[in-house]
Amino acid sequence: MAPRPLTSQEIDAALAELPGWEFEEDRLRRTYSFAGHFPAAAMVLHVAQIQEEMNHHADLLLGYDAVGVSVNTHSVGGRVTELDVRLARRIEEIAPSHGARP
Ligand SMILES: C[C@H](O)[C@H](O)[C@H]1CNC2=NC(N)=NC(=O)C2=N1
Repeated sequence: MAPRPLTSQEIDAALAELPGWEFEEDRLRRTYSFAGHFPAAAMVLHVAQIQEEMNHHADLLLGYDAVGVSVNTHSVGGRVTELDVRLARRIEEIAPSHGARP
């Protein structure tokens, strides 16, 4: 079934369970900080693996010791859908294994 854009109430409810994530410019966003570059790069690769599995892809920005994640759903014209929330939850699950700072 095609995803539909979430209402602002649905986005608020999802964000309440996603600490550190915010809704900005029709996207879900979070920046993760790491102990250095390799753990940040490993996080990017792990997220890429999840994204391929889900066939849903965020924009990832790799810095020296940080990874920025920004996602919405292109197929509904760049709005936030349940697919974005599911991807954010999957990323949250793996972040601690890379030593992401809370
Ligand atoms: C053809 C393929 O299913 C689409 O291009 C997928 C791939 N990844 C995607 N990622 C995101 N963020 N939004 C999409 O609509 C999307 N669509």
